[in-house]
Amino acid sequence: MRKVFRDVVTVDEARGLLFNHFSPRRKTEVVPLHLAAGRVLAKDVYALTDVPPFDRATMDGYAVRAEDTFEAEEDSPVTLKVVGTVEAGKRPELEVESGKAVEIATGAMMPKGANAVVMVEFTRRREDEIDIFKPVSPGENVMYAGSDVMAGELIAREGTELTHREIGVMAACGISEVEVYCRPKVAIISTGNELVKPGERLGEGKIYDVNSYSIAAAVEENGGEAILMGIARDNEEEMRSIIAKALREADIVITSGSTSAGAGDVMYRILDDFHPGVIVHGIAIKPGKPAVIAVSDSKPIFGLPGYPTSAMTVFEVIVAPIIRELAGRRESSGAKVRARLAIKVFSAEGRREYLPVNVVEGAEGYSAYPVSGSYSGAVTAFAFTDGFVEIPENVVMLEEGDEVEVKLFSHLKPADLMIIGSHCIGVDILLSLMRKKKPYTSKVVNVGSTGGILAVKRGEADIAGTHLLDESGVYNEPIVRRYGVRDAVLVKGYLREQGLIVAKGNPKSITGFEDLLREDVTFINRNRGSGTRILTDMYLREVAERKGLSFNELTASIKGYSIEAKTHTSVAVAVASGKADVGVGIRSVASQYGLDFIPLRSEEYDFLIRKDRLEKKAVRDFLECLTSEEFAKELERVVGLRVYERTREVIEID
Ligand SMILES: Nc1nc2c(c(=O)[nH]1)N[C@H]1C(S)=C(S)[C@@H](COP(=O)(O)OP(=O)(O)OC[C@H]3O[C@@H](n4cnc5c(N)ncnc54)[C@H](O)[C@@H]3O)O[C@H]1N2
Ligand code: MOO
Repeated sequence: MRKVFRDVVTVDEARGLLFNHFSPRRKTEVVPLHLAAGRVLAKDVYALTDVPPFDRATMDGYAVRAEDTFEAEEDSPVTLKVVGTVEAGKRPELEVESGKAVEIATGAMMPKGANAVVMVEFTRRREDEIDIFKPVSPGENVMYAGSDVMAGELIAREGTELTHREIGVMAACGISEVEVYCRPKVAIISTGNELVKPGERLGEGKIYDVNSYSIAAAVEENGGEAILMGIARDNEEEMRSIIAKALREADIVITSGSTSAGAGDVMYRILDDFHPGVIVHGIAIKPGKPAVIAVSDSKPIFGLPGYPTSAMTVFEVIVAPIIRELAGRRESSGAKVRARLAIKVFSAEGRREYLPVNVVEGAEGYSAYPVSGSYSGAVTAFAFTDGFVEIPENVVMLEEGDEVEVKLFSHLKPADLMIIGSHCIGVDILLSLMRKKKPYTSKVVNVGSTGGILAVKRGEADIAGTHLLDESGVYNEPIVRRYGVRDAVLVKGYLREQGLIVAKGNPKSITGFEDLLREDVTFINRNRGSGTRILTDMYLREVAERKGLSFNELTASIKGYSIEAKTHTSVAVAVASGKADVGVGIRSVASQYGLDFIPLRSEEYDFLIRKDRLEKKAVRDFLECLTSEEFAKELERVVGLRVYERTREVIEID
């Protein structure tokens, strides 16, 4: 039997096992100051000189003895004799005695005897004399030597991540180079015959290499230096030699793909050829379980799973802390917030789960919206979320409303407009039109129509996009009322024309839902919970009634009823490729794929808005755009949807 996973270990055990064979040791190097931003200081830095190095004038004017000006008044000036000039960058040879003044420039060294500067605005020059109309006190408009930084003072501590702030101070002290921790060199290898470099042509069955780029970016963000080794084909020899090369060039090697149980997944076998070889194969983490950790002569090799989100999760949890340690960055970057879970979640028993979530602010604090469905193969799970919730190994379920801690990817950015609900490209078009007026920030969280209605009810969303058909045949309004939403309005949006999508020329002569029962007809269904599925089942219920069948009896005799496509496009693709004869979808995708379309009815996509948010400028502009001509045009052109006479009609929901 093929060896599947050796012993799956916990995250903490995996770390322990790795550190038995590898101890991160920081190295240091000296870099010129202008290249030091983002680097971490390896030594405390002290000032060697005073800043400023001498007492200097902070204004253009006249250096004087303050006592000489005490009598000055607007209508009775004091007159002093000007005995010379001091320029910036020169040592003054003059001395200011009582009754005398010296002309001085901002930044110039104070001449002996003077203890204040009268601003030029409060003087009047008359040949070699000046009248002074305002007294100055001792020290006025003078910055004393060492008052900014005193020689011997600590400027920045070891471990400081250098920014323009520290670098400016060091320059002021004349420091031209600093000792910083070396950035660990991290070699990155993607594996798989299906991978193609972005920018190249994508052949049949190929996908673009994601992991090389996301991992390289994450390496740099954590203070490492990424070295892209490219893509290794599924060929043991090629993989082994590219890993060996990487080990010569880098301190850490990261591969992705070829870790799990598939016949071509050979990473652990290859890594076991190094010495001491594989230390961990299988970590109790979700996503990321098939990860491999190996060591070659005390250099770690991380074999991350191929799925982009799985790879990034293992990177975050296991690899990033090591890179940070080596780069001298000890604190993790992410802030945390406490939030309530917006919906119930199930988690894998025995695995620590890192669940990506969106964080939304409501009247009662933050709510966390988990990404829906399976996400480890998705590339958007991290990109379009705010952070993640760590669910311990022994927890299998979290209830809606449970308090959780969200580790943020970066700082939470409050958005001008929060839209939660069923996602529609029409909303994206509206938002880009709005942004032409003002650079509004917005956040769109896709949780389906029902989730959106609840988010408005809880005060988390300004606007929810919804397209739910009630049994009465009316869209949205009855359902919103049934959920007990109050103090809101339902603004009618636009129409999506739904119909049967069939092959060009309708070769099977399909005319309606009854045809789905035919022996020679294969259907392609939509996923449960989608508006299109609800519509489909409504029509099928009518057919069942007419035929005197139960709903289940009817659907059991439809070929393909149990095959669920997730999007309109995949329905069209199934019909275009001949996998199915008919599906339900919108007109625009039918025409996009050159297919025939038999109209059924129009779906109404509406916006549920809390009344108290109608005051918000962003909400007003959003509604404004809804009736603009530009929107109508774009909507039709891009997605084949259309506005109609009810667009922006307001229904009170009290
Ligand atoms: N029979 C089983 N199958 C799988 C299991 C299992 O336990 N038994 N585990 C699943 C889990 S969980 C994960 S995670 C993945 C791990 O897969 P591998 O590490 O073996 O990776 P591949 O099979 O090479 O690729 C998986 C997936 O990711 C795509 N991929 C790979 N590299 C990249 C890249 N650089 N950029 C973008 N996408 C990439 C690849 O095309 C596959 O679609 O295995 C499950 N299967
Ligand atoms: O471990 Mo896989 O990474 O669950 O998706």
